[in-house]
Amino acid sequence: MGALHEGHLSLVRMAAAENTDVFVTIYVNPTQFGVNEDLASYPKTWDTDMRLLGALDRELAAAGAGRVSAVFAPTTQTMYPTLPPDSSIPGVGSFIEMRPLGQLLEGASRPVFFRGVATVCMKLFNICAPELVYFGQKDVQQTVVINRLVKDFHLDMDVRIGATQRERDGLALSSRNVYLGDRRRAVGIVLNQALRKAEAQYKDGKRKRGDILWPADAHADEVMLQQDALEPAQRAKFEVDYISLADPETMEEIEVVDEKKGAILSGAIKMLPIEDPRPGEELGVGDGKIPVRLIDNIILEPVV
Ligand SMILES: Nc1ncnc2c1ncn2[C@@H]1O[C@H](COP(=O)(O)OP(=O)(O)OP(=O)(O)O)[C@@H](O)[C@H]1O
Ligand SMILES: CC(C)(CO)[C@@H](O)C(=O)[O-]
Ligand code: BAL
Repeated sequence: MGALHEGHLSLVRMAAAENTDVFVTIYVNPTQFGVNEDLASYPKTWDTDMRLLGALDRELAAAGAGRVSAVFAPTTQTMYPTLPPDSSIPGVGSFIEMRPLGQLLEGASRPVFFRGVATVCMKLFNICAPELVYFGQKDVQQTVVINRLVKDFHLDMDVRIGATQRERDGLALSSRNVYLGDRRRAVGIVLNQALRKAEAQYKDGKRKRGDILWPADAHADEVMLQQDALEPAQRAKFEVDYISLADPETMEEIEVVDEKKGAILSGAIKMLPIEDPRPGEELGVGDGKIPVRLIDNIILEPVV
């Protein structure tokens, strides 16, 4: 969806290491945004994106690896040739839906999200005819949806997943991070910290849901209480949408981790608007007024 950062570029590098020709698609897909979501304000940085891809392509040429052969940046008329894109429910148009997978977790908070993602990816796949497709681990449920799309619709392509690229403190890179500003940026790390506490429990041999998740929930609660206790000019309030321990193929919640399958630990928080900006404070794109949804996940690997 553009607004490129090192997470996106890492996928291009991975694709170039494994192929001769890499197609990059850049399209902010309206049907995956709900009617009250941030489609209108979604960052668009076309000129910078092209500079970054050009620089990366020169680096790839020097390395003797595959190259960025094309950037596909279609119009909405191209992508939705019959009816204009519709984000309402049930909505009109041609859609791909996955039930219940697309309604869980991210889909519970963003009811049209995976319908829009599956639909636009099917279109992009049909147009570009890739042999391999590359997606980022950061959007873990999206990777499960794409694997399901390829399997259930018998698409002739392999799905490759690139590791989540992070800031030094662990915050997952995301195009939406530009909205955070300093204050929310500092508190937003709470999600990754919480997931890492749960991961430590798994690594310590815990397999039951409660035993794995409690330190994550406790950490999020503690940080939330700390923030609530601060003055409005100091604090960054947030809400926890979910902290989940799920089956890696269905994304359904599990009570016990099957060591042969492993599990997906994932979470989403909403950073609320800054209540009382301080003079000169760095508030991010949108002046701290735009709520920011942050997601993250850690794979609990099978024990062999
Ligand atoms: N930090 C990251 N590490 C690896 N891959 C990433 C990262 N962030 C995004 N991606 C992947 O890049 C691809 C394009 O994602 P997209 O353009 O939606 O960017 P985004 O940064 O996830 O944006 P947003 O957070 O606003 O949804 C997706 O496959 C996504 O999973
Ligand atoms: C898969 C995708 C390109 C569909 O618009 C988008 O959800 C993204 O970039 O993660
Ligand atoms: N990376 C997922 C795209 C979205 O949040 O809309």
